[in-house]
Amino acid sequence: MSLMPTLIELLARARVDLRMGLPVVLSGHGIAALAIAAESLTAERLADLRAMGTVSLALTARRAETLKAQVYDGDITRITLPDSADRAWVQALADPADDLSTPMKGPFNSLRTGSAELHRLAIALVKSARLLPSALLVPLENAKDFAGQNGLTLLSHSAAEPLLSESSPLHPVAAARLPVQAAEAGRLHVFRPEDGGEEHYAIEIGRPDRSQPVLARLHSACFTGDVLGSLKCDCGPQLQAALMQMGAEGSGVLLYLNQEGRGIGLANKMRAYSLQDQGFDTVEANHRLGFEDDERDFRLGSAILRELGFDQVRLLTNNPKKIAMMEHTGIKVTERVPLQVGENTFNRDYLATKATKSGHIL
Ligand SMILES: Nc1nc2c(ncn2[C@@H]2O[C@H](COP(=O)(O)OP(=O)(O)OP(=O)(O)O)[C@@H](O)[C@H]2O)c(=O)[nH]1
Ligand SMILES: [Zn+2]
Repeated sequence: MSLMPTLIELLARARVDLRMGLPVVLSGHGIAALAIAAESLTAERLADLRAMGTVSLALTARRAETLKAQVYDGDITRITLPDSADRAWVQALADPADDLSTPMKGPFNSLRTGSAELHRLAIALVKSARLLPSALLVPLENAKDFAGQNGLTLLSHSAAEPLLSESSPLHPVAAARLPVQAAEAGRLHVFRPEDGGEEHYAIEIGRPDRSQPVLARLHSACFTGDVLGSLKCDCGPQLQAALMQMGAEGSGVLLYLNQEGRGIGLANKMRAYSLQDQGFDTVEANHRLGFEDDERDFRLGSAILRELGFDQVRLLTNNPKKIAMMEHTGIKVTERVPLQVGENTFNRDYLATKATKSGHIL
């Protein structure tokens, strides 16, 4: 018998550690490092890292572009921390909030020798913890001993890296009848991923025939639009219109995927909104934060549909990438059903940007 945590359990623990400002130990490619999220860094922890060796900051190439820092590692860059750099310096590199009002801190010393793999893993980890995509690393001699002595989570690159790019299996947890305004015959299903991540939901309207294409909607969580009635996007009206159409047709399935802010989380989405108030559009704001414009994983939508017994859909969407992803993951899209509702003066530019930059069909 072994009560040792599995790799998936260690990854879930690492996410919480990073959010709490605790370092994690990474090893692989013959090297090891202590990694900590820039967002949750304290002055004390920075001093501890400095005492251990040369500290470097991992940033995405997207963020480096805004900072005008050299990128030698493809999708990421590694910047040596100058002696004078304090916590505020690290925050200013990780968070673009004050980019316009405070001059840039460069020039930066981007590393071009040595392996970038642990830095890349650290970025993937902090992204999956829904933090700003930036981490500090300091080399370690003996990863296993150091982690053991300090009670820190130890992750090996070869084991953790593939898991971070996979979609975690999901399992149904509970389901119950849920009459809603759009249809009295509603049934809500809750799905839980094995990796300790967000739960996702499906509301089934009526009793859809599994042998026929079902009217389906993959809705990504939008607290501001769905709950508060935000006028900055079209999410709230889309959610209601999709349910109403399913109610009117007598059957359908709506997946409510907890991928707030196109997968960057609500805190980062509010950072993006702040940048939008400074004049950047929705895509530019994501990039300045260091994210891709869309960080969602639509594979889990297919997994939930399959779990519910559906393999063909009439998909309510204006986003061709959703259709491509469904088809790619084995769900046949027999028809795209447009869902154009909720345009107003506040979201007109946002909707136009989605059409010109993200390929949405107007
Ligand atoms: N990062 C970010 N996310 C946003 C912004 N506005 C809305 N969102 C999120 O975007 C998601 C909705 O995605 P959309 O791009 O509106 O639409 P879609 O799901 O790709 O496509 P449709 O199926 O046509 O609706 C939700 O998770 C929202 O929280 C924004 O300005 N920035
Ligand atoms: Zn929204």
